[in-house]
Amino acid sequence: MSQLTERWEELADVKDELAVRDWFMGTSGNLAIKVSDNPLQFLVTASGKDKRKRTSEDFLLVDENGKPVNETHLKPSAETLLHVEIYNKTAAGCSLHVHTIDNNIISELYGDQGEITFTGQELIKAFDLWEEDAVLRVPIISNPAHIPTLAQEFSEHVKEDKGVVLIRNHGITVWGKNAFEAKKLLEASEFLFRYHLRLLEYKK
Ligand SMILES: CSC[C@@H](O)[C@@H](O)C(=O)COP(=O)(O)O
Ligand SMILES: [Zn+2]
Repeated sequence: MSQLTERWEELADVKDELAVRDWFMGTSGNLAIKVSDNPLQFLVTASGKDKRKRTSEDFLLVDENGKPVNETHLKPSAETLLHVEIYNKTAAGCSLHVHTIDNNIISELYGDQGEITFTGQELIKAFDLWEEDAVLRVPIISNPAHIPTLAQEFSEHVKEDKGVVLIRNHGITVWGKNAFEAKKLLEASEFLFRYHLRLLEYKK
């Protein structure tokens, strides 16, 4: 199997799994996976699709600027520039963006603080934080409609080969060395958000 086909299938499988979780409400969300480093090329979801469906037009190959590599009628995700930042600045191999009710509520509750932190939670180990007093810091950025501005703000938090950023009242973006790691970080983040919101309910 070619590298392109292999990565395509891998991303399609992740997409299916996230769809089962109902994390693509209203066509939201976009996913990307790196295919080559030199030149930098990655697959990204085509814009505006129902990401619950598995079709031969789900992804297209784009370059280091997020532009289609081949002639196509498909449009790369409107948020391709965020994935561009990740692959240009890190060695990450996969990046995932979803909108959930939980990540939106967390981003609104803690947006003014610019971050939410988690400590004393087993699942922060998904981020390789193993110490007892380790703290997972999730930055929360604003959601400008102008995507290059959003990508610029996002880029300030793209420093390591894996990471997580919340976009206020919009969604989450995670990245990791491959699809397995990116999905692990996404699931861990959503677990922490859900736990936190449930705990706040009980504390009322
Ligand atoms: C109606 S979905 C919201 C979109 O504006 C966007 O935030 C999103 O995640 C999906 O956009 P897309 O262009 O399909 O990748
Ligand atoms: Zn989005």
